[in-house]
Amino acid sequence: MGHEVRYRVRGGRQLHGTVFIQGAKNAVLPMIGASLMAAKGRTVLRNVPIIEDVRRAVELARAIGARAELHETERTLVIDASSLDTPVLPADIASRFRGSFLFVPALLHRLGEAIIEGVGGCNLGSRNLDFHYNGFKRMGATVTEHVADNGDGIIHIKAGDLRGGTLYCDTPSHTGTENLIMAAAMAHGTTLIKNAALEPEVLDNIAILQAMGARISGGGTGFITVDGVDELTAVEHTVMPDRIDAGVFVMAAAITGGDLNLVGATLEHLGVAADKLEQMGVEFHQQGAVLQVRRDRTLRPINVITDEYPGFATDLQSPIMALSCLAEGPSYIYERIFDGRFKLAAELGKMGAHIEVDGNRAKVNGPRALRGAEVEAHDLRCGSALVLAGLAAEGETTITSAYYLDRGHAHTAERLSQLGAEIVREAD
Ligand SMILES: CC(=O)N[C@H]1[C@@H](OP(=O)(O)OP(=O)(O)OC[C@H]2O[C@@H](n3ccc(=O)[nH]c3=O)[C@H](O)[C@@H]2O)O[C@H](CO)[C@@H](O)[C@@H]1O
Ligand SMILES: C=C(OP(=O)(O)O)C(=O)O
Repeated sequence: MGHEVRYRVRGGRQLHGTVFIQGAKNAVLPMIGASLMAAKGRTVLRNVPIIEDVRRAVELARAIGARAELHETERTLVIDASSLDTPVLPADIASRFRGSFLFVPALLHRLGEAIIEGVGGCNLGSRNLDFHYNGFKRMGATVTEHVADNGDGIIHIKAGDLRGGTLYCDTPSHTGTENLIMAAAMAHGTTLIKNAALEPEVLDNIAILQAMGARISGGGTGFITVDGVDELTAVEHTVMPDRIDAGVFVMAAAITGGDLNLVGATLEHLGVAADKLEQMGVEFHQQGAVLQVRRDRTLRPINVITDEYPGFATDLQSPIMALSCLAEGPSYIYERIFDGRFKLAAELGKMGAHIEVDGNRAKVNGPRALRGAEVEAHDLRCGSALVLAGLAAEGETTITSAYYLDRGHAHTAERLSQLGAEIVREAD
């Protein structure tokens, strides 16, 4: 990891003001993968979130031979992938973020193979990649695994000549859909992908690929058709706003009883989460590109079932668990996407919450007054949920292992401080 990151939060301040929603982590990562498919020119990505996953993606792009410059102040990433020189995604970088696997289609098209020494991402229980592998195989690739001297598994995918076919996801996998679209974009012939993911980030990735010259139709319907083309060209594209970042700021307003203007947030992108938050007592008002949000009534308890878009996003499940600790009665949460995403419950317990976990179901017994404690961010959204809990707790909360939070949220302490929170980030 390099260094230990901590956040210290002193709770009890209502948040007020205007905050800018960052570009979407889960949109920019596949776009970096897409930009590596262009053999000529420079791709310019704007509204890039300055998060650790993007820094890792830049390192990984450089490790395979691309020239990548991240202009942090301008939130702009420039990628020149004209000379990729190795198909190896090295473990020391690739195993630190999930998005590394989105580099595979470009390596298959450009170098004929991809060697994956590790895939990272939050540890949320089992996170399989079989839909990706099966899709690549149906297109003519071979996938083999061997064990390196140090015991790590290494995946070798050899493309041969990728050709279109009928592919499917057993469940609508987010990165699975993106990888199969990118693999099909420069394959010979036509590909049909059934049970494709509907997430807005998938559609934004289709938009950049179309601008690059890819022939893709059916985005947002569950059935995507791709007619392969010979080459893709570098383009300029602005990354969509991050709906999970927006959801966390909605809940920051809700948990402190404040009111915020979220610049760039779209209510529609919150899907069912918007309805659940309204049921809890949050008020929304969309004014063009600004989403106004406030909560000045008692928080009501809630039932949440996570689901693919437009269902309740699993990445907002941890934040709403923190919020529901303050609700006037028991809330019920059923996590359907990941089988290990409740480590937060024990951390909130250290702050005074009373949460009963049974497999993938949790009962949050509200209302409980939260008090500051030392807690650990076990994954990215666990980290953002603990920040929320800290904002509402009496006294000081210290969040350790907070590199995870920095994986996905940019300038957390600065943005919250501007809204009136007492929060600092420490790294050593
Ligand atoms: C970089 C990125 O975009 N990450 C997001 C993406 O992760 P990611 O794309 O990894 O999530 P998926 O949609 O693929 O996974 C959802 C579920 O499907 C299962 N599965 C997935 C693929 C596969 O080949 N086989 C399989 O069984 C997984 O184990 C998991 O239980 O979507 C998740 C679900 O919305 C989000 O939480 C992550 O923030
Ligand atoms: C699970 C997440 O990300 P990743 O897929 O990148 O690990 C997340 O963003 O909460």
